[in-house]
Amino acid sequence: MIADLSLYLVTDPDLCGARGVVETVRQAVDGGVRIVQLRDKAATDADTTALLIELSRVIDGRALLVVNDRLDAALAAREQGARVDGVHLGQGDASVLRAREVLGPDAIIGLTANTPEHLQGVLALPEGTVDYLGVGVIRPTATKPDHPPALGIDGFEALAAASPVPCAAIGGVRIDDTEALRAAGAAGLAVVSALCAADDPAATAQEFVHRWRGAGAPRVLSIAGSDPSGGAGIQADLKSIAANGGYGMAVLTALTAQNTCGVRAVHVPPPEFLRAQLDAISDDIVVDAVKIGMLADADVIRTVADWLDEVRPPIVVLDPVMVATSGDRLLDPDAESALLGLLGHADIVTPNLAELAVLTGQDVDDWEAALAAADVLSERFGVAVLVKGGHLDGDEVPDALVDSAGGLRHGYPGARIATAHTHGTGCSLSSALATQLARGLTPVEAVAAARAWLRESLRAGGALQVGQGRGPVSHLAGLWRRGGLDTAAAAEEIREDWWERIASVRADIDELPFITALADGTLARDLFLFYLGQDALYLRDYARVLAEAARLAPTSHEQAFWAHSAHGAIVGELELHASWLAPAGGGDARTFAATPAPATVAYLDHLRSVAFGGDYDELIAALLPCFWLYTDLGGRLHAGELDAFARDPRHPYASWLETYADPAFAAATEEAIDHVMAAAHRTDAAGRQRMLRAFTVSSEHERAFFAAAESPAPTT
Ligand SMILES: Nc1ncnc2c1ncn2[C@@H]1O[C@H](COP(=O)(O)OP(=O)(O)OP(=O)(O)O)[C@@H](O)[C@H]1O
Ligand SMILES: Cc1ncc(CO)c(N)n1
Ligand SMILES: [Mg+2]
Repeated sequence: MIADLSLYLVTDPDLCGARGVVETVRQAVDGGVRIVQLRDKAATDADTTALLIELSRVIDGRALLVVNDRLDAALAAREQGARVDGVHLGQGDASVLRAREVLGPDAIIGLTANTPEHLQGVLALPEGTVDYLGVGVIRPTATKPDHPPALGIDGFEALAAASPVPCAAIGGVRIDDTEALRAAGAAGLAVVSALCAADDPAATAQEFVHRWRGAGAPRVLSIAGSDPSGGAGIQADLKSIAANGGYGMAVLTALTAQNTCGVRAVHVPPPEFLRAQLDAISDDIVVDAVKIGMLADADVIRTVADWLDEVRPPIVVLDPVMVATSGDRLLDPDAESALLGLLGHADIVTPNLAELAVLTGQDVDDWEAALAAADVLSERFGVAVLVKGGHLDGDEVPDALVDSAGGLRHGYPGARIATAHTHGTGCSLSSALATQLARGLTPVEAVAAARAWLRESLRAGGALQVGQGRGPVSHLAGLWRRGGLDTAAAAEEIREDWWERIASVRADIDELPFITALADGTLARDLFLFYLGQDALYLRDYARVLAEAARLAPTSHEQAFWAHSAHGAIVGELELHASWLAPAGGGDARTFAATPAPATVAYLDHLRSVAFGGDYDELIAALLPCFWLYTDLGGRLHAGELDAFARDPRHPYASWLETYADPAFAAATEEAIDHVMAAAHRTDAAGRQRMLRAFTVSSEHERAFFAAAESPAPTT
């Protein structure tokens, strides 16, 4: 099994303080920690064994448990019935080969690695010896006083890229590093003080998990049957997961011969084959959420339950499918009691009215009765219940979420959408819900997001014209409507064409002595200050032209974007300029003291003349090079592509380099490109030609602006 390293707690008895290690671990696991490493250099082996036994009890299979260094304690605790999943070893500790030999092939064995030589060592071992690496330290930290020099995020990225096994980032990791570390290839964050010393370890763990989930697409597994007509089952699940922002995977429990009119036959592959599919996933892929649909019979249920027991994915949504929309059975009647056994493995179960009646043995004739039955179900099995009102008579189709703890209810009223095409709504809703939960939404928010998406898809279902019976919903309607597909492909082509058309301008900029000297740090300070003085003048009026784009924008979204960019130019970028030009104060008077050079005047005249023409499309095309060329140049400078020294924090112009390599600036540039390309796609050939001209002329002004800084005209 592959270890889920997403949030990794390393214990420290001193930092846990009076609360103690056991209580800290309990709370941290409540909050979403997925793997715990017991680390106590001072404890005896006997103490360590006893503590492992206690930790195994409080963790109760909800997270993996490994011990730092103490192989013998791990073995002793295992002998006494504790679930100890493995060990984490340092470079100087016991041999990983011996650990693998005595703990067996299923144990989780981790190793600390912080140099390319350590990676070489891992590569030299037989495959399967080491499961993961702890790579650090990321930042200087007090919890490991003898730590090697900090790698930083870039250093981590280089090691992780060369590692044959997943790498957790460890050492001084801060919550604000989450996105950058995930982007750098981290399989997870290992934290010591941030959790051990937290006032509320559960809340802190939740925050980390939330940030981690928000930083990447979740890997969502559907365990369900196949519907060849594509509206229900795994086919619906994969579309729903994708539409809601997840990476979808599917393990088949059963194949149906089915269309929009009904189910003709069901084939259930042997349970061993189901298990083989499940293991193929969990041996290789960290599963962020599971959605369970059609289970066919009791053998299938048992197989899934056993696998869930071993793997314990962090989010499990169970759609207790019994009967299809068409009225055909999808679960053996004698397997209904086995399904009850699976409820304890789920976080949320999503019954319709009939399923709720079967699961509780109560009559569920109206919405009041449904809510009462949901309370009973939730209390009896400790599971949250999303009751679905799709089968109610009348114009209202409410859903309601009943919390597992405390029975809090959240109602979602909704008017019935006039459509016959509801085949697979239950499958689609539960997969969307699993995906939204795995993206980090709370249950109440995730249900709201899944419902909003489903309602849009239900409205568009009829237009698909799939089948003669109850047709499917249109899972991707939202993406199609938002201009996806055709627009995206065409916009991509225009984008590549325009970028190519300024290739020679870009190549010239790279060669300018001003740029090469900026990259290698030899640029004379007075040239840099001349450039900044001109750039300050430029930015002040550039911001005014951005504001004009906001005034002309056709949608409030674009209006807000250009207005925000204007604010960023006048506040964010100018702050940097002022810090160089007026370090001792003096404000505007010093920041804008320069006499405008000809290149500055010329560029601004161009922007103002396009703005004066009042054509929004042309104006945003003229504004684009300032975003795009700076993001491109800033990114390449920061990556050391022009000169390795540009990555060094001691570079004399490091603060300038940082500003233009900022991921937020890159994101703004992507959005600006999107708006310009969408406009270029919308307009006719003549309009596109005018846009292209405005764009290339601005690019040439960018080149001239940099060139002017090589040999500035004397200023007064
Ligand atoms: N006509 C409709 N208009 C609006 N929402 C609907 C409509 N039909 C179903 N829904 C919604 O679709 C979801 C699925 O509800 P339903 O009660 O139909 O589940 P189900 O019977 O399990 O579906 P399935 O038949 O696919 O198994 C719920 O959120 C429900 O409110
Ligand atoms: C395979 C499959 N799963 C679930 C449903 C429920 O709609 C269906 N019709 N088919
Ligand atoms: Mg259903």
